[in-house]
Amino acid sequence: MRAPVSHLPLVATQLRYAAGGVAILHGLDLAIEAGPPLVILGPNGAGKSVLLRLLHGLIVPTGGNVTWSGEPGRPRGAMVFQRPVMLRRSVLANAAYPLKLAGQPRAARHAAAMAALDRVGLAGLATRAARRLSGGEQQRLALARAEATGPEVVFLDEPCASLDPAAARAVEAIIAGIAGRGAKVVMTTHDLAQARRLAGEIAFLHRGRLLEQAPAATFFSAPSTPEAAAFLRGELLA
Ligand SMILES: Nc1ncnc2c1ncn2[C@@H]1O[C@H](COP(=O)(O)OP(=O)(O)OP(=O)(O)O)[C@@H](O)[C@H]1O
Repeated sequence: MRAPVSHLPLVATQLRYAAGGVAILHGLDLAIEAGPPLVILGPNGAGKSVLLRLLHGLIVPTGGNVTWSGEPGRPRGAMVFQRPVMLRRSVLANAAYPLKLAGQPRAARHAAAMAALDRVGLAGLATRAARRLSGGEQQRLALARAEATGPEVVFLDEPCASLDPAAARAVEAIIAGIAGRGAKVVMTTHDLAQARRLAGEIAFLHRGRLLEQAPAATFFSAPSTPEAAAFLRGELLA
């Protein structure tokens, strides 16, 4: 069997973003390779969500560029937001939606969507209206929907921000499973404990600048900037 074509590395070069006359990212360089999850860490307002959206291609930089495997390109990968947006349809229809957009026949897309629901523990709720699910269930459904097409990169923006600890653990287990199938997870969080549990690599952002990109073990044991050290001590809040 031929290996699937890889679009990694994903490289940001001198990435800038400004909105409403305010500079949010100030010329950021970042390279993302295949491997364990990259967690974009930093205090509130550091620019984590904006960076994630730029990397995915959901928004366009005001300066610099993003390339996939050396090619400037169309948006790639799947994105899961902090508060998932559900179609006013069944759980199954939501999970199958990306496959419908991809033109898969109905029987095949329903089988694939059911398999994706099963992996997140929602197969039993397939006929339920998606908008009636709890917050934790909706986030698991959003992950199943993102996974339905087997994307090479899955972007997650604060995926556990509004969840209780049990729901957050369930979502973390799914994220570990996504990484386990070989997809690249790129996620934002300001939750240090979650970053320790999930990250293979950390990109530390502060006030729109990338201060460190390091293996997680290195970052947590020997941060190389005073800002990261202060953040790890719980002292850097913005
Ligand atoms: N479209 C926009 N217009 C104006 N300002 C914006 C816009 N998008 C983001 N910002 C500002 O840019 C800064 C970075 O926002 P961003 O959401 O990326 O931060 P973050 O690191 O994800 O923070 P948090 O952890 O609080 O979610 C914030 O000060 C935010 O208010």
